[in-house]
Order: sequence, then structure tokens, then C-alpha cells
Amino acid sequence: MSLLQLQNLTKRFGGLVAVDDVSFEVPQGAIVGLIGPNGAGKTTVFNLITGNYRPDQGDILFEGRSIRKLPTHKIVALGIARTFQTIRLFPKMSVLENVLAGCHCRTHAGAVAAMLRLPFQKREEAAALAEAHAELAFTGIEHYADQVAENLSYGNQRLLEVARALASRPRFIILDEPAGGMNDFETAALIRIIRRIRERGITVLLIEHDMNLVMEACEHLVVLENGANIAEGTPAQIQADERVIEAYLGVEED
Ligand SMILES: Nc1ncnc2c1ncn2[C@@H]1O[C@H](COP(=O)(O)OP(=O)(O)OP(=O)(O)O)[C@@H](O)[C@H]1O
Repeated sequence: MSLLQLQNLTKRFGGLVAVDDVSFEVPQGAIVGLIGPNGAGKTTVFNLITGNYRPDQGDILFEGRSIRKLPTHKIVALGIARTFQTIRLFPKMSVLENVLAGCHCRTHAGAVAAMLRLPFQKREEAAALAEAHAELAFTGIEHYADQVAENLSYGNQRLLEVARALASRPRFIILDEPAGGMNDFETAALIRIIRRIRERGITVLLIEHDMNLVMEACEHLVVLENGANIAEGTPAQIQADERVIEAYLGVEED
């Protein structure tokens, strides 16, 4: 069974059909790319999955169960994490604190325990700290742990978002333009990180305009145009698809 199934999803904003009867599946353990021109509806699909928007029609199944009506915090609790196209960090907080914010939703100690600093609360804090450091090491930005997040380069801020998403221990991670603003060297490192995320058993769905990343990292691509799913297949199949070349990759001008 696929981990995620989108079934005939439609989302309208007034008269605009941003997502138009879109269906596709993300198999367990896959790295799937969602691509398409600007305004094709990709981020809207992500916002539908994470409960930020509600579909007008269709359904979203995670492990066979409908999540269409769940609030975002319940969707996160099921093991779905995301990063954002526009970076959403706590800019004045340290890099480590930003990752701890991702761990936070899994700590169970209540306010009273926190005030009294009960032993189990201290254990939870120590575990969260160790995990936050581990995710920073995983994404290669551990040496910036004590820096203020806004001082990181754009590329490292994107990696910090990935580290924070991983700190929620997801089974499924969705990355919205993770290579946005990265140079070629940073993008190559990101491709390795994405592969290692999958090796941890985490399924990946990503939106990306960097064709190098998409073709190298993804084994399956879904192409949207004007809100509709116009093609699906392996990177090689998509590169050879006439409709995609016309709609998205563009015809080289003389
Ligand atoms: N909250 C909203 N209210 C009104 N229109 C919206 C809203 N969000 C998205 N849209 C519109 O829906 C369409 C799809 O937008 P979306 O951001 O999903 O595209 P995208 O494929 O992610 O584009 P990009 O690659 O530029 O990020 C666009 O025409 C956009 O203007």
C-alpha cells in the first residue's frame, strides 16, 4: 500500500482552480518529486496534505486513513513533517533552539512537571537535546549550533529547516524547494542528505525547480500544469515526455 494517496483533489480560490482533480501516490520509502511551472499548484498540494488548506473535492489518505479533515497538529503527530518554500525559522533564536522547537511536540511533560523540574522532565530534555544535536550533525550544520539562525547562509537556513523537520521523527517528509538559493556545491550535499533521509526509512516528497536535483534524487516525478497532473513517471520518462517539454522544460529558443 502507498504511504500517501491523493485522490481526485481539487482546490479553488474564488474562480481560480489551483489544484484540479489531482491524483497520485507516494509509495513507502520512495523519493518523489512534484514539479511544474510557477503557479502550477505544487505548494497548494503540500498545503492540502498538511491541513493548511481543505480540499473542495477529493481525499488524502495516509497509510490508508483519510487525513482530509484533520487539523495540522494531528497530521504532524501522525508522522508528517514539512519545510517551507519561504523559510520559516525563529530568526533570533539559536540554531539548536530552532531544532529543539521541532522536538517539542513529542515531549510529554506538562507545565507543572516543567516548573518542578521532575526527573522524567529532565530526562526528556536531555533526550531532546541529544536528538537535536544528532539532526544538526546529520544535516552537516552542527558547528553552527550556538549561532543565531538569521546569521546562517541561506543554504544553511534551508538545512536547518530540514533538521527541525527531522527532529519531529517523521515517517514522511515534504520539502518545498529545499535547494532554493543554494549553490551547486550545497545542492550536491543536499542530494546526499535526501538520499540518507530515505535510508532512515523516511519517505520523501519534494517540490523543486532545480532540475539537476530532481533528476538525480527522485525516482518518480509528478508534473503539474495549471493545477492538473499532466504526466508521471521516472525522470528519464519525464525528460522525454513531449507534453512536459512543451509545458515545463520549455523549448530552446534559437
Ligand atoms: N491562498 C491563496 N489565495 C488565492 N490564490 C492562491 C492562494 N494560494 C495559491 N494561490 C494561487 O493558486 C495557484 C497555484 O499556486 P501555488 O503556489 O500552489 O503554485 P506553485 O506551483 O507552488 O508555484 P511556485 O512554483 O511559483 O511556488 C496560483 O495561481 C496562486 O496564485
